[in-house]
Amino acid sequence: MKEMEIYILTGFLGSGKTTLLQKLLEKEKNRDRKVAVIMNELGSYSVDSKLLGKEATLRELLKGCICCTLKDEMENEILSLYQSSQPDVIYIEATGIAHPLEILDACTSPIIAPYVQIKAIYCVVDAARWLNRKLLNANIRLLLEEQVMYSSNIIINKIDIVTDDERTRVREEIAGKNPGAAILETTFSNGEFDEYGKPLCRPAAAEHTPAHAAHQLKMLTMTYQFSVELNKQAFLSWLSDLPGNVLRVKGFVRFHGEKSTYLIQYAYGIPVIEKMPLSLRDTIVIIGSNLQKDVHKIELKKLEKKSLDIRGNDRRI
Ligand SMILES: Nc1nc2c(ncn2[C@@H]2O[C@H](COP(=O)(O)OP(=O)(O)OP(=O)(O)O)[C@@H](O)[C@H]2O)c(=O)[nH]1
Repeated sequence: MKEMEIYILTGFLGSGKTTLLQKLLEKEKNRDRKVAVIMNELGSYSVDSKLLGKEATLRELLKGCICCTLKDEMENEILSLYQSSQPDVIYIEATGIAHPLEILDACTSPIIAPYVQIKAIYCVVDAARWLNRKLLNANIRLLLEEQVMYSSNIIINKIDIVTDDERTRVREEIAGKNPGAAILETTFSNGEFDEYGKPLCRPAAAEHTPAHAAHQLKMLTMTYQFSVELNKQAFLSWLSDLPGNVLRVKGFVRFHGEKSTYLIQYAYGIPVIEKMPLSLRDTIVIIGSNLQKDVHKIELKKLEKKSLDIRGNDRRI
């Protein structure tokens, strides 16, 4: 089964996302890979997409944001790319107001999760905007900071318009917000690129350690496919015992004794389950920061065994 690589480009309005995307696409030309781009714009006309040339399959999602109103369209778009051209890599340019966690969520619906591998979340930061962020409305400032906090690779762009001292300050503040990220400073996204054509970001916390192409994603996802029908109570109690670093669980589950498949949604500690008209593969996706995938896998296997045991006991009674 082919997995498509996904790179998410996030960053505030006008920070330089399209400029970075153009660089990435230029680098892809040197590699024999099938590339697709999904561009999301809030307006009805995407000026940016006209700059991209004809090398990549381009899909545009307009008049909304993939992290909220166009979330379903985004899932459909990735699935349709998988079913049609099966690109090796998809670059997703989000709108400037998109939240990285929500974009990640949109890229990992239980239907498409088995076919994608999220490689990195790049956040492009306008150095001057970052320094002046206190002038922004509190919600916008929070978004700007969360874009930085949840990304794996941070490109501090527009360093031509700040002084050396300011540049150091931006870097230190960003490293403070996300010590696990890798950072690169650029002007018009011109910086070092590795042999895979990816910006050569260096770890924020340890200046002198070797550079990494795609830094470890802080936000991780895992997919699990159930092989048995679950006991509903046991499943709900597994959900309620999840640790705080699990931010989302979603998927489709069949419960013993019930004809319908259930849609599972779990966010911010609150589970919602509802019957689905369709019968879908019993797959769940878990999204969280620093997920301990092996531990969750063991717990899910225990849940399956417990469900089988309860079913066996019910039969005996
Ligand atoms: N001075 C300076 N300008 C830059 C730099 N990088 C990009 N720009 C300019 O900043 C503007 C916005 O760049 P884009 O790449 O379109 O930014 P974006 O994040 O895609 O913008 P939105 O899609 O509107 O959110 C353009 O006019 C770029 O030419 C830089 O490093 N320095």
